[in-house]
Amino acid sequence: MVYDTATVAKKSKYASAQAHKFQDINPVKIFILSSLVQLGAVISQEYSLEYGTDKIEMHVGAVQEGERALVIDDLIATGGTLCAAISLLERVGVKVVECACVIELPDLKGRDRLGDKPLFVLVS
Ligand SMILES: O=P(O)(O)OC[C@H]1O[C@H](OP(=O)(O)OP(=O)(O)O)[C@H](O)[C@@H]1O
Ligand SMILES: Nc1ncnc2[nH]cnc12
Repeated sequence: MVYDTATVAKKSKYASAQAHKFQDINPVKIFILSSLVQLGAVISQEYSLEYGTDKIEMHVGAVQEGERALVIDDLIATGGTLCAAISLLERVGVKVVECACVIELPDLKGRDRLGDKPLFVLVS
């Protein structure tokens, strides 16, 4: 599969001028969850972690209603982060077609919180 790529930012450790956009060649956008804060107009989604709360942000205009997205993160534990990313995208009318993580911690049952949303993992 080939994707058009952008970045959803998570947390406030660093600043970035804009979402990374790598390719523009097809119908699915990739949102990579990363520890960046977006500059400019954003929409946010707060969520619960195992300890405390956090939020993810996305540029207004990073996606258009009706687009399709793949959300990628390094790890799924409780699933809160991926659920927040899905909510953020769905709030602006984007269809999240799949999530993908490098590592899954199955004991924390994050997969269950995704409902019927497909989740691809490399290591579980
Ligand atoms: O499924 P969840 O319970 O939401 O956990 C998964 C999240 O936990 C880690 O981030 P963390 O908040 O530890 O910070 P990091 O991004 O700095 O690694 C990881 O990068 C995921 O984003
Ligand atoms: N249980 C966990 N182990 C390692 N990294 C994590 N990030 C969020 N939850 C985690």
